Amino acid sequence: MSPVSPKSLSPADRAPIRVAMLGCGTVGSEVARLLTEQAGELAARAGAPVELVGIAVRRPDKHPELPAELLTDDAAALVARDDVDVVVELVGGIDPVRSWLLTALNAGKSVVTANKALLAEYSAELFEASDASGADLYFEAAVAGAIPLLRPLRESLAGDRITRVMGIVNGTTNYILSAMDATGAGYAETLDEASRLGYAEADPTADVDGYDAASKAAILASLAFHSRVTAKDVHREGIADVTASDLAAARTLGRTVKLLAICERVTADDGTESVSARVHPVMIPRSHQLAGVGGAFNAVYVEADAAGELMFYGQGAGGAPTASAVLGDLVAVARNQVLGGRGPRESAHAALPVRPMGQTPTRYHVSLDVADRAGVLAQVAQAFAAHGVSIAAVRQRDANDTASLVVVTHLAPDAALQSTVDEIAKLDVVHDVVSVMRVEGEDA
Ligand SMILES: NC(=O)C1=CN([C@@H]2O[C@H](COP(=O)(O)OP(=O)(O)OC[C@H]3O[C@@H](n4cnc5c(N)ncnc54)[C@H](O)[C@@H]3O)[C@@H](O)[C@H]2O)C=CC1
Ligand SMILES: N[C@@H](CC=O)C(=O)O
Ligand code: NA
Repeated sequence: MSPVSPKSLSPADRAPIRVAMLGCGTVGSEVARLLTEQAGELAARAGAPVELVGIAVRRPDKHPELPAELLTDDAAALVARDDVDVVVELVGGIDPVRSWLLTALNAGKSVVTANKALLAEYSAELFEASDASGADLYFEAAVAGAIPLLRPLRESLAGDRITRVMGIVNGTTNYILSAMDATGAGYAETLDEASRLGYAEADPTADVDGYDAASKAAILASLAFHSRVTAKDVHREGIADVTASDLAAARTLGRTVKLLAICERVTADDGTESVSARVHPVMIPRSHQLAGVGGAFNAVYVEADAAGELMFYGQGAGGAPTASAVLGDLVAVARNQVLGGRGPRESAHAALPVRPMGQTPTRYHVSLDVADRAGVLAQVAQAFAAHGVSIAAVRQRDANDTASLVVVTHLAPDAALQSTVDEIAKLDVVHDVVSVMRVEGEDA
């Protein structure tokens, strides 16, 4: 009998791509469901059957819905098995996941992961292992859930020069801020709802304190600017201090509050380049496209020299949307294995330094309750001038013997703006600093 050329085999007859899945919670359970329900189509698209050969969970006894023979609580042993080609990691956190994924990559097993916390700290190490063995490392689900964003940055825009990536990358905080803005709903009850819907991290402080968004900003900045940016390089502020007063102040100005990740490639006057990455609440005009992004949706702008402005929008959290991105990566890995290709590697050749937040130009909105008497405005204006901060707009409203004063600045180094606010807070004529927030976008 003449040997059968592998190219002449139909996908269903090819040796399966054998997948070990680590974690079967909100995202993993949807991946398992789709792998089963769409097995035929996935095989046709991947070029070979994609077969789940093991699932590691913390408590196998809690998963009567899954085939018992697939379940284990020993993820390390599952990763090491000879009959595993690909590891899909949906556990989250850094340890012990880091060692499992290094073991897999070192053994030439490709990895698909949604773990932004790990990637934001250790992607260099993971990429080194993947390069050494020739295994793939894909992680589309790690940033902005279902939205194809990392593949465009790694591949479609690889020939362009990206200058800015800005957007809403955390569904939980966007869900909370949208509810606070729309209905005045309380912070705690909204967070509970976001957790119930599967948007929040296992420890939701990762969401509300901005750690999750900062991890995503680090990944975005690394890919967009071909440099290594880790979570520690990202200036991070969460939404825990965003109050009803902030939202009310924003509403008065025709604005709303969003938690934004902003990554920029900056060229100084002397031509030297650096990058900045930050996550913090921002007041944006209600006419801004990001203002209309509600619930757990995410939206990200990318600006590139040749492409101009691009916008990516869709579901940034939740089991099924995130599973969509995981499966897309899994098909890519399977195709590479069937056809003998490789996914993109780390691209960090630009090696740009990270500019500290204090030097980053931002604009502030400052809302104050001040004494309603002559000379107060002059004193406040003097504090701004003393720090070299130029004022763009001032509004004053009187009520009995206090006045409410709103100042919006032009761009100034963030450190100068912070010092100005500190000084203003100490002025006798200032009764209360009601709200301080950075602003983006021009009013309509
Ligand atoms: N839930 C979402 O909307 C999104 C989640 N992600 C990421 O996906 C990953 C998974 O998230 P979720 O599914 O929401 O988490 P989850 O908490 O619902 O599920 C975690 C799973 O890991 C298993 N697990 C935990 N420790 C384990 C251990 N030592 N050994 C074996 N299994 C263990 C648990 O049994 C559970 O099945 C995380 O990295 C998360 O950041 C990414 C995008 C969106
Ligand atoms: N907890 C995250 C999940 C997706 O990455 C979020 O709320 O966005
Ligand atoms: Na994505």
